[in-house]
Amino acid sequence: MEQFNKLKEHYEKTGKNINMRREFESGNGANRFKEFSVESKISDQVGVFLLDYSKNRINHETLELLFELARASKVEDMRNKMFEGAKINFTEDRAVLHTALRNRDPNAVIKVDGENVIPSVRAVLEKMRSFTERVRSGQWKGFNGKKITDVVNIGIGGSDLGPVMVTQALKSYANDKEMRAHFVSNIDGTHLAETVKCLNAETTLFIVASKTFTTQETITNAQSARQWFIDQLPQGTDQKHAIGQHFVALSTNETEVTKFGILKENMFEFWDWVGGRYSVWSAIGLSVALYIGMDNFENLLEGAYHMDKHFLNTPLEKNLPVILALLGIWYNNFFDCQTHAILPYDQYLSRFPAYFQQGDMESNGKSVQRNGQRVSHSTGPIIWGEPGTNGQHAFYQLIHQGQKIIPCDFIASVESHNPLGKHHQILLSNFFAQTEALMKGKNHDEVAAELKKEGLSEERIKEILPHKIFDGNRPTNSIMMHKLTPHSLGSLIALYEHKIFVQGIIWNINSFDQWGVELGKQLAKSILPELSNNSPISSHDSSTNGLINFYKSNSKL
Ligand SMILES: O=P(O)(O)OC[C@H]1O[C@@H](O)[C@H](O)[C@@H](O)[C@@H]1O
Repeated sequence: MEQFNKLKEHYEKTGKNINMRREFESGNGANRFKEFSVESKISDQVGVFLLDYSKNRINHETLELLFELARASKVEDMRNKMFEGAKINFTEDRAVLHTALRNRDPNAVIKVDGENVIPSVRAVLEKMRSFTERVRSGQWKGFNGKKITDVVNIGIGGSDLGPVMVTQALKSYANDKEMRAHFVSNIDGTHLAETVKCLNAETTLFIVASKTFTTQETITNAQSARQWFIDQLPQGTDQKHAIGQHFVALSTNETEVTKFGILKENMFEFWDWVGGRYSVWSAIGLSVALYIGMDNFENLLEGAYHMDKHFLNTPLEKNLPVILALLGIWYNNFFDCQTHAILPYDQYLSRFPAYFQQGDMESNGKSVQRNGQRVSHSTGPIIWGEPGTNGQHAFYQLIHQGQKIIPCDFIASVESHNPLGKHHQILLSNFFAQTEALMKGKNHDEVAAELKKEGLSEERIKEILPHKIFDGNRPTNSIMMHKLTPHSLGSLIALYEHKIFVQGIIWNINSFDQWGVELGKQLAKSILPELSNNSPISSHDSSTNGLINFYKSNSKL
């Protein structure tokens, strides 16, 4: 594409030589923050989001070319198509409508195959509300009349990561003395065994969360949970009735749900146009609603809705997801950066990077263009991260002085739910200091002056000086919001979802399928029966045979 070539030329001529520190110290440096940041009021409830992207290796020309690229890639057109319900996930012949799940417009009409999906969306939300209120108030009772105090969500991938991340992020809106949320995802029996260890079957509700209701891990975990539950029942208990009170399902597959033994009325429905990694807004959010209450869950939806409106209605130049996406492309496709770190300075957001590992890598980890041809450019980055300040004491060394450029997003709130004396100011001082340090670095003369001041000998200075130099010029975005609330979290999640969308459009890939997870599943299915006895096998390559045969000869099969 012509715009890619223009950017390449700009990169070679100017871009790769941009030095941020020089830019900040130049005549126009004082304006740099103003010119390269957006302060956007998302809504009254969400408040303002500040995106400071001035600490990037960009100038005005870079941005102009990047916005040109977005326009030429028809980002706006594709965005509108997604919101309208067009089947943009063409490999699965599906619409992509997680935005319909959180649409709060009372008059909204969004059609899939000629049918307005909004009434069904709202009916499920109503059902979730009524169920949540009954469970939380104690009106819904366990098999022997006790109130539910623990919910266990059994799911994996998109049916797990969203609820895990959001319940963690909004913990301050929950009351753990009344209701606790647990999550079982791994097929490793340890996950279930360790979770149920301290649970009481009388007061535990299991939520089996699976879009397809055929996922091996989830169904196996759910069957074992049911067995554990049955084993706890006092003799003579009506099992069917007890299971009805303690097992509900979140799924698109009614046939499989009822086959499992969960009553139809205890199934919360969603639809094939909700991608797994975008499903926290659907019935998949039931564990969240049970934990923090339906009002808070709906506030989360509302926050996302306001970010949707921002994405839809804001010119590209001020559009937060678009800016984040374009900066990502700048590093991914021109600086050849392989990874992108998400670094929330907020303990509540500790699972946010893991959540967007699936969100981003399952969406944009693709090698084929929409037209079926192989892509010739790099696509989705490797996403990783941990909350600050923990990361600082672990892997920031490499970000500061390693040989790789790692673009980072720093995320923080002005106000903390737990200010505890000076904790929040210390946290924020680190948040501010890190992006400054990464941008500025510390040059030879600065290090030399420091060491001299410490009174070190010339010889010692010469020896250690090179190790203490920081090149700087390491790119970061800083995202600040007022406080982490259901509203602002909803907006923050939607911000990243739309960033991923924009990048996928520019890379011309389908961000909404996930065929890449299938091959391993297929092979595991064919290997499983081979593990049932200890006779050696030779049906695979020599490495796989060797591994399987090692297991067989050493296990008690
Ligand atoms: O909700 P389900 O159908 O059990 O699927 C769980 C996960 O299964 C994985 O195989 C998919 O890659 C994910 O996208 C999905 O979220």
